[in-house]
Amino acid sequence: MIKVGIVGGTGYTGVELLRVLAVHPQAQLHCITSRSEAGIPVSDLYPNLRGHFDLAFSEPDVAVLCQCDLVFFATPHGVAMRMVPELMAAGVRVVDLSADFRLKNLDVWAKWYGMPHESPEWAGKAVYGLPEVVRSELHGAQLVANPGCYPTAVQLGFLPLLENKLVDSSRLIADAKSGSSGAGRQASVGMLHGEVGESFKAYGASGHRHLPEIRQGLSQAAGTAVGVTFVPHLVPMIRGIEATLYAELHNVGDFDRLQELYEERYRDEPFVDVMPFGSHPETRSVRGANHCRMALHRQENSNVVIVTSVIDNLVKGAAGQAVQNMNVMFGLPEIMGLEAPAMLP
Ligand SMILES: NC(=O)C1=CN([C@@H]2O[C@H](COP(=O)(O)OP(=O)(O)OC[C@H]3O[C@@H](n4cnc5c(N)ncnc54)[C@H](OP(=O)(O)O)[C@@H]3O)[C@@H](O)[C@H]2O)C=CC1
Ligand SMILES: CC(=O)N[C@@H](CCC(=O)OP(=O)(O)O)C(=O)O
Repeated sequence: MIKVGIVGGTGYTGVELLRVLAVHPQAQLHCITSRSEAGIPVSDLYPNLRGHFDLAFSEPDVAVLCQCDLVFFATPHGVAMRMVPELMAAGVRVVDLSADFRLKNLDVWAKWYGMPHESPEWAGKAVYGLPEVVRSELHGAQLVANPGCYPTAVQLGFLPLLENKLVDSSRLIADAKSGSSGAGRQASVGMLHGEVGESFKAYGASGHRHLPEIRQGLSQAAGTAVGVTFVPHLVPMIRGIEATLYAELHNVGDFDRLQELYEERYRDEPFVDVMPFGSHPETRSVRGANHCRMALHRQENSNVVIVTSVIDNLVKGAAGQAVQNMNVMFGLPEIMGLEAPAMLP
């Protein structure tokens, strides 16, 4: 059994971790923190978990976390980087759902996150945990940076094109839409139902903090610095991300082999589904599931490949991917606890 701790258990990704871990046969919850709900039983706050956990939330305490085999951080940016060095020294493994360890260039990190990085040594050692790319490095990893939600949908959709150098990597476009749970559970006027419902808008068009993360991952896949335009949008739904991706093929003749290339790239990936050419994957087809579904498209007389990619931001975009990473880190079957299909409707 893996003794698990969760820091930030009352947030949307924290409670999603609990939902996934509730049916995981090899995970045992040792502690779950919340400063605002300390002392409250988990099942009082989240009745969907009644009968699964008999723990109460507690204040974050490094000594207690050091008793765990693995700690998930489901906290805002800037929290994990302050606690990780002590956990690493105690031999505890960590999967951080925040962005603290995602970027390798710490000047870039400081610019986008508005603070200096406080654990540069571990930032250099962390593995960026997109299992479809770095599976072998995850096996022995002590610290894994779980990818962001938009970067997961965008990178998985573009990877086969870039790895095979089929497109102009200086002119990539990612047009992405997210449900409101992507913003977390803390109260804010902009996320009120009255503000989000019956409306649709772009945000962060002149620069979003996921841009450097997307750029870093795609540049690594392409083997050269890519140029990418990324614009996120907020849609009036709770869960889900849809990313519509555009790239210009060097050779239009390559259209004929793209479907096969994508199917081959993801053939052995349990959580990536390449749908038939021309399909339109819907966010509801991955709701509650650890899947990314994608499809390829071509418009008449065009050299532009269109890839549509959907995930559940809280599952493949956060908690599900974190448990997938845990499974690989501990040598467990990668799909353990993650087999549930999406909820429809
Ligand atoms: N929502 C999403 O779709 C995704 C989120 N992420 C990332 O995952 C992380 C968590 O996101 P989300 O669950 O949405 O966030 P929430 O705001 O919903 O929850 C944050 C949690 O962290 C706790 N917390 C806040 N400040 C601190 C602190 N200083 N020390 C310890 N605990 C703290 C809060 O509890 P309390 O204040 O009671 O201690 C709460 O449980 C974020 O970094 C987010 O960017 C990543 C991918 C997708
Ligand atoms: C809709 C919405 O607000 N989405 C969030 C998604 C970011 C997120 O979840 O943060 P990570 O960097 O940890 O992945 C945003 O745009 O800030």
